[in-house]
Amino acid sequence: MLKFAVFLKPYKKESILGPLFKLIEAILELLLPTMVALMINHGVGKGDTHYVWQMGLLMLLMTVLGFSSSLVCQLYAARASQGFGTTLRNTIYKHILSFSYADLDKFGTPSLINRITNDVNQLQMAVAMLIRLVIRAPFICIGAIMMSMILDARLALVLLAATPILAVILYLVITKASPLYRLYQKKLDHIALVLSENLTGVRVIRAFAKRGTERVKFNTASDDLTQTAIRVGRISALLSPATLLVVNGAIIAILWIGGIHIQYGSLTQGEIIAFINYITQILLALIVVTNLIILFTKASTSAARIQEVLDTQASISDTAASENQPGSPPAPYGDVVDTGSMQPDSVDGIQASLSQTDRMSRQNTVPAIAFDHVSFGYNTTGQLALSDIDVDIYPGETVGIIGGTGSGKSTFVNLIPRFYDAVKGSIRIDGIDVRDYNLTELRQKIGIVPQKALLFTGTIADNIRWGKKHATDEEVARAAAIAQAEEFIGNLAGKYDAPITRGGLNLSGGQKQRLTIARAIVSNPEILILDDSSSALDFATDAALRKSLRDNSTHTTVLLVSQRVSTVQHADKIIVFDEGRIAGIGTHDQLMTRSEVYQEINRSQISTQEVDQ
Ligand SMILES: Nc1ncnc2c1ncn2[C@@H]1O[C@H](COP(=O)(O)OP(=O)(O)OP(=O)(O)O)[C@@H](O)[C@H]1O
Repeated sequence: MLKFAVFLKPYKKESILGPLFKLIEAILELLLPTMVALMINHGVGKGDTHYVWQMGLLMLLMTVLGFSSSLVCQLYAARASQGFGTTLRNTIYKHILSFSYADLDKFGTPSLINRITNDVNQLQMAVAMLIRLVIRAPFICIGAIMMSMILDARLALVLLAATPILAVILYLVITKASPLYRLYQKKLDHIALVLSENLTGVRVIRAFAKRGTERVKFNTASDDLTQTAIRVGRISALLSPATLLVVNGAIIAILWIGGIHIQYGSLTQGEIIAFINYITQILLALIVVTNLIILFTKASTSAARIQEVLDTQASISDTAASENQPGSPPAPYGDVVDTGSMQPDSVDGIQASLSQTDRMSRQNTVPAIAFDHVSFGYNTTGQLALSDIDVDIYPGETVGIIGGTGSGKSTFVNLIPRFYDAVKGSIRIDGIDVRDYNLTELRQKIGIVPQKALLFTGTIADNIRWGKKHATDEEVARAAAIAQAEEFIGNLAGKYDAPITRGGLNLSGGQKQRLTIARAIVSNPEILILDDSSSALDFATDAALRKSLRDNSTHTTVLLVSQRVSTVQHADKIIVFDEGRIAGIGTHDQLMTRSEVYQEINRSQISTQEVDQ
């Protein structure tokens, strides 16, 4: 947990002054019982009203001063803990943005959300408590013991005897509760996963009448979490009563021994009242300390979970500063960064060392994309999703990628912008290994339209400009026209300024797909990848889209991933995938004569169409 102290650095003043103000309050609080004893012994006992008034006023003044100090401390604690939480959250978020798809897969989105919210909150609370109570509570404990020792050392021995008993109780509770807290956080992750699946898939759940099943699933996860919470609660709940029992036992012993002392005249009534006051202070401080220990046990579990995220080095990264500059998160999936203002030669990497002539001549001879005996597997499964892929795609070619579900088409295209890295072989863009590119430069070359159309809150134009920040209105309109989105945008109230709400909830599937295509093509990328992104379009719109892409992007290398033969049949070249391997490469006519897998796909689609008719 100490590692996180660095996030408190900007709040040094608050972190030092806060506890100091609390200390002033604690000192004043510690003096009060002795003053009560003095008031009883010298004022009440001797009938000196003036002394009682004097002491009373002084005590009032001390209380006001203590209260003001406490308020200042609260203010500092709130400032420091909120600032700490914000900086930590921002740091984790920035770090997560650098993760590759494989890193994201490792944690899972719900767990990452929990870590950045719940776990950070837990630490934030610990920081606030640390400033407010961590010095005060032990100080009161130790101070009260010392003050009571000054009053009567023999009676104070009773208190000291109770200390090891309390220490054993604390140790037992912490060792039992810590693993349960970890389990609790894991179950919280699970419930977040179930919840996010249910909420995002609410339409599907209703369509398939699965409300009952999903309710049971959620209730089971929720009950499981409750059971763990109850187990943790039971153990933690033991702590306060056990502390009370030990301290109350000590009070009884002190009253008994104190009574005997009073009888013999070696202790005054004022002193015994002060003694009881000190024990009550110790008791309250101990309850605070036990609660602090529970809070810190939880916080240390959260700290470990956050540290795990921060310790994960992005498995795909480059050394260039441009990728990691604050405020410039890496281009998200489906996004192309503005290339308008960038000179290709001005960026880092091997390509910067190539002359313009070199590049031109390379473009003519070197494949735009080359897969050189590439194999790839997702970490989680251990199986290969792609095996020995060896293919060249030339500049300006339109390449169809077809295959059954799960045959590896999306995996193939995801390797090109380095969303994942190949485990064997290499992928080259314009003759250069993708691993030798600066990531930003690499992704600027590629416009990718993901399978799942995802838009962002803003206007239609804002969403298209995700592809090129400073695109002119004409460029936005041209991209929309190529993507066959012009007509439906024209029918919207507000046209290009029409709002898009929560990921495109107010648009149809086909409309969303066309906007994601416009977003990818607005920057005129060298390589355009459409990953089954016209699946929601009708045949006529799909055909019109392909024609306009062909007419408007003659220099762009286009990869069309689809399960429909009709989408890819006019491509210059079609790559057929089957169970992670290439089962055939060629034109439609060539494959119809020599690829069994392609023939089978074609046959199944013709028969489906016949059935449909
Ligand atoms: N993130 C992932 N983690 C683990 N396995 C994955 C992941 N994504 C895909 N796979 C697996 O890799 C294989 C290839 O999947 P891929 O998505 O590339 O297929 P596809 O041909 O694009 O399928 P579809 O046409 O249905 O989209 C499948 O067996 C799939 O289960």
